[in-house]
Amino acid sequence: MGGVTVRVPAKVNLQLAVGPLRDDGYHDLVNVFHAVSLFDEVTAAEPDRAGAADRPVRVRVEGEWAADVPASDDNLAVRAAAALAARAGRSYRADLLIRKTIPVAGGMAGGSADAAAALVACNELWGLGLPLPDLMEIGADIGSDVPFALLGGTAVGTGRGERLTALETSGVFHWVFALADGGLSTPRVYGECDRLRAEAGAAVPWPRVSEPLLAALREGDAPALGRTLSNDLQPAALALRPSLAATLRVGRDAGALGAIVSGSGPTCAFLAESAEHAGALAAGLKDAEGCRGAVTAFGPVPGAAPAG
Ligand SMILES: C[C@@](CO)(OP(=O)(O)O)[C@H](O)COP(=O)(O)OP(=O)(O)OC[C@H]1O[C@@H](n2ccc(N)nc2=O)[C@H](O)[C@@H]1O
Ligand SMILES: Nc1ncnc2c1ncn2[C@@H]1O[C@H](COP(=O)(O)OP(=O)(O)O)[C@@H](O)[C@H]1O
Repeated sequence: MGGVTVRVPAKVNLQLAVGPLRDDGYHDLVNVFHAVSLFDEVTAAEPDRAGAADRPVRVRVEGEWAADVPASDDNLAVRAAAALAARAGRSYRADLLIRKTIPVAGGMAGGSADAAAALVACNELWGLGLPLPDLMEIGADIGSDVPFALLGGTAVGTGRGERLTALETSGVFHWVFALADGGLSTPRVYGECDRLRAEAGAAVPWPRVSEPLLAALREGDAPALGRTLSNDLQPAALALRPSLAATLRVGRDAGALGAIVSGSGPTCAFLAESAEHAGALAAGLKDAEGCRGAVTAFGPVPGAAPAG
């Protein structure tokens, strides 16, 4: 398949502070995203088929997670390509091939990543030349995490998470991701967070970025970063998937600098001291209960960009 191939990273949330439920059904967040070296690839090519006026954008999905991903107009990459064509105001066609490595419904924004990659690939394929801010604006309507998948690096998102400010970081951080069997529905985890908070009767604080986290990032201080990781959705993810508590404990006991559920989960993220330490942690986590496997990665890495 010729065409344009774009590589796009997964993300882990270093801080996910969830504010009150808004009238539009979203929550105001302080969401510190960190792009890591776990990538999907999306290739956009001119269709080699006649007709197809009814299906201007078609998608094929490959990889171990393919069975859990819609190969229809519901696919976030297809929705992104269609939104870009609408913005360009011309009819366009494309065949998309998605090669997935990012766990599906894993709390690593794999769907959002593919949407971001489809925007970059089709922008190139169709010769539209839209600048990144325009793609980020279109992406924000596809999903709250799509703008970050375009931007990459480390950034704090406010609003739904779509309003991004890049953060100064130094050095490289080494991670292990423990992959769980099956995914967790993001809206269901947010709903469980609201239910637990209502049950506790606790006031919902307005989300504020963690200053110690910003300092750890600026200084490239991994032990400090490990101590400042936080995720307001973690209690909800643990309530919906109790086995994650054991996974977090195994990683902590094995010496991880930090252990947290990534976003809405169920992937668990562990911060390591080095690439070697990450390899040792992954070996220990592979056999943890409910763990489908463990992969190592590092960050920050750039956002969606042409591969090769
Ligand atoms: C939780 C996070 C953390 O980065 O991602 P994942 O861990 O799922 O990857 C994000 O907030 C998910 O972003 P994304 O998956 O793009 O969510 P969207 O498609 O915009 O919204 C899906 C649903 O999640 C809930 N949602 C999402 C964002 C937000 N600020 N408040 C919400 O309540 C809403 O129920 C919404 O209908
Ligand atoms: N290209 C895609 N890749 C992954 N999931 C997709 C894609 N398109 C649509 N989806 C749907 O989005 C949901 C998972 O989104 P994803 O971003 O992988 O999860 P999370 O937000 O937890 O990281 C699933 O219901 C999946 O069927």
